[in-house]
Amino acid sequence: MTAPRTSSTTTSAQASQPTRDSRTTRPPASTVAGVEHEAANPSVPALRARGLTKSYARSCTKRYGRSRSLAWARPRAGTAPEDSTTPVLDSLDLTIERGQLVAVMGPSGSGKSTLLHCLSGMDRPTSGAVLLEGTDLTTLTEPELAALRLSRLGLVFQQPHLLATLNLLDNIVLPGLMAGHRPRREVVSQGRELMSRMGIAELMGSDVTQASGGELQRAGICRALINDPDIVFADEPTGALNSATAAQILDLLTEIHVSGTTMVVVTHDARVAARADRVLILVDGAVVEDLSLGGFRQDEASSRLAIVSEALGRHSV
Ligand SMILES: Nc1ncnc2c1ncn2[C@@H]1O[C@H](COP(=O)(O)OP(=O)(O)OP(=O)(O)O)[C@@H](O)[C@H]1O
Repeated sequence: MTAPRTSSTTTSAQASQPTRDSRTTRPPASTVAGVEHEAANPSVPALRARGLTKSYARSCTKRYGRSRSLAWARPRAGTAPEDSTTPVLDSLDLTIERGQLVAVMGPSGSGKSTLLHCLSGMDRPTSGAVLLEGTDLTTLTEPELAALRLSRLGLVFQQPHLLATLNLLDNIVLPGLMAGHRPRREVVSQGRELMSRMGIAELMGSDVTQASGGELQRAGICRALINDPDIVFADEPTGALNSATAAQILDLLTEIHVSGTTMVVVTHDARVAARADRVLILVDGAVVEDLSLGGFRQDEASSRLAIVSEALGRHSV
């Protein structure tokens, strides 16, 4: 058994990965979303966070309630609450290499989703920089950020939130059509192909209401992949599924990663994290463990799980 390392390195799995399917024709990466970036330079990491800080304003309403009976608990006139803003992430530095599968774990409230939202441009950090293949997301306007998220990022959530007015295939192809750089027939053909790959080909014309939780999550993953994203972010992708279905979804996510896609997955499930190349454990918004599982093969599941469980135990997670 190889001892865990505390820095990220290229794994044997990555070294043998085929190149990501690049059938998708889209504008040259340097001009996607009208934003210049260094995607063509392979030495630029997939993602970097520098001094990433996120604070949420904590309103007196939320903290002290509206009830007059709580008036005694409000700050005295003229004094601000001592923590009017609460740093959830504090000057976090992080580099994620291309092709890595990174799992983020930690106790509830430790800032995992906040980190994912800031890294994926769904939320803006209070300060610091987030560089997606060299492009600082914090410098982009909202329309630029929206276009970049659409074209270059795939997002998978605990609940896929598909549109009930569209069938599954139409839900999947929608972001591909919105991106607007490929003909409809090409996007639809890719949507069909993704559905076959995810094992839901027979549901192409089905309504959202006709699909099970696992099938909906598979459709959500297809939707996330329709624009051939550079990075897939997943927040508790198996959290709402029974263990058998969760295992199937996990296999699919691992397969996507092995085909070369960089992935960042927030999870409470050590079995999910054990599939990763690297596991970050977040406590109070700081990375307290940065484990590399790159020395293990995927079929060394129990060794991987033992390393993750041991690290979680060190921090009482
Ligand atoms: N929009 C918001 N406004 C105010 N506080 C927020 C907001 N979003 C998150 N928080 C707070 O930030 C902290 C971190 O939340 P976050 O959701 O990132 O944690 P988490 O580790 O993902 O938790 P969980 O595992 O329970 O999903 C929590 O204290 C939460 O209450």
